Amino acid sequence: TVGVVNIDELLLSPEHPQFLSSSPPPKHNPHAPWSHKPHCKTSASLSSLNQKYCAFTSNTTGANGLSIITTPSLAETAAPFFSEDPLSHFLTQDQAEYLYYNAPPYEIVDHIPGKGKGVVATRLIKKYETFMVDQATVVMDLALEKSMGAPENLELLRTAVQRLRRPESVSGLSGKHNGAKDGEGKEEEAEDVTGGFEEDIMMTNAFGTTVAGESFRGLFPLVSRINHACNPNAFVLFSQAGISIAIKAYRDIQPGEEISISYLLLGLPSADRTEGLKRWGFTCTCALCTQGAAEKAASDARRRAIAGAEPHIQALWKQGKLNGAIKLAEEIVQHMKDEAIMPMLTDQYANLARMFLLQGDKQRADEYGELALELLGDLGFLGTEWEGEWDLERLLAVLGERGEGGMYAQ
Ligand SMILES: C[S@@+](CC[C@H](N)C(=O)[O-])C[C@H]1O[C@@H](n2cnc3c(N)ncnc32)[C@H](O)[C@@H]1O
Repeated sequence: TVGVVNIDELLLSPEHPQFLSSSPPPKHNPHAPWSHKPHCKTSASLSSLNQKYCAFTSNTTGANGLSIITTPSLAETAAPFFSEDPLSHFLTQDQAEYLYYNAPPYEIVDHIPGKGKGVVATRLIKKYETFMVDQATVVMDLALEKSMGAPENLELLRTAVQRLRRPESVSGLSGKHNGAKDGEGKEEEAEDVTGGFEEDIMMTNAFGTTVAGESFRGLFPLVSRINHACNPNAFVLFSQAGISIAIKAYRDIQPGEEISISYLLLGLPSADRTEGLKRWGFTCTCALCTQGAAEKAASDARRRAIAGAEPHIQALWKQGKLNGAIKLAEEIVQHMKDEAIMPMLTDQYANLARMFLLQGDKQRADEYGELALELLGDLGFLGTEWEGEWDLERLLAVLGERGEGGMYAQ
């Protein structure tokens, strides 16, 4: 039976090895909170002359250890996040117990035709369920790339990987992006660290994320096995707590169905998606990309209308033509629903709530305000505990704080 447990105990659940934690850090460690002496390089670039960047590793974070490559001051700011518990950030106690007392609702499969490894559901995953939580192994400051030469970058990245408790959690990942030195079979050569394979792994798998207010690339070993679809059935949420990612379902996912996320911004027309995916060097075969020419043209037209609508709505609004602005916003809502791009709806619902408030139509404003907050809650942007009536300030604050989930670092 499932009793009440401390969420920390769930982190030790043998069913979920990604959270198998964690020997206590050795006492009297002169490098605390890091497990190794930071490995540093100094920038010779004019814009950041003499700035030090180091690989800082905490071997006791998560199942694999976690390295951050950044400046000493940013590492100090980020260090407290390493020991925060990611599960309680994404899940209520009940949800965490449900997920972690049962086998994971997915498995990693070795051969998905044309895609390499992938992740497949092993039971029904319900719409908006948070079904996977993963912690970063390596996060790299984006400023580093501009400040350091390629050899220094690679040296820091390599040290960050080698010092992990489980370096194989990174070296076993796919390095198969467009332009990788040798796509196929590179995984088997991971022991040979002379060819910049870690960089290929970063290019193939890293997510753009924010740590202590700055932009980073992060590697998340479990999430890295999820393949792309332009109409994905799941999406990504980030948290600084434990530098972690949660995967949530956009819709019900059936047992046996492959789990997918979008590597690109949602809502792009097909030509832009093809362009964006060149980075990985595969052709997308998802239902959206393989539909007939007429459906594809209609979908692209809706997506272009969505992408271009905001300035028109704002212009009508500013000219006091609220009826016209509302009509256009409601058309766009319908296009977003037809294209199943749910996260974009939150902004449009908020727009409509504000415009109806301005018009003095409190009832319609309430309808849209509630829709916006309900969807933000379902998508995981309100945390696990938020309840209450909608109000405009709160809604706008949440929209402002919300990060850009689901995108890989460009
Ligand atoms: C983040 S990894 C995903 C997991 C990867 N399949 C593996 O074997 O570890 C990204 C790589 O997976 C492959 N991939 C992802 N989505 C794909 C898709 N829809 N079709 C074909 N290949 C895909 C590409 O090689 C891409 O560079």
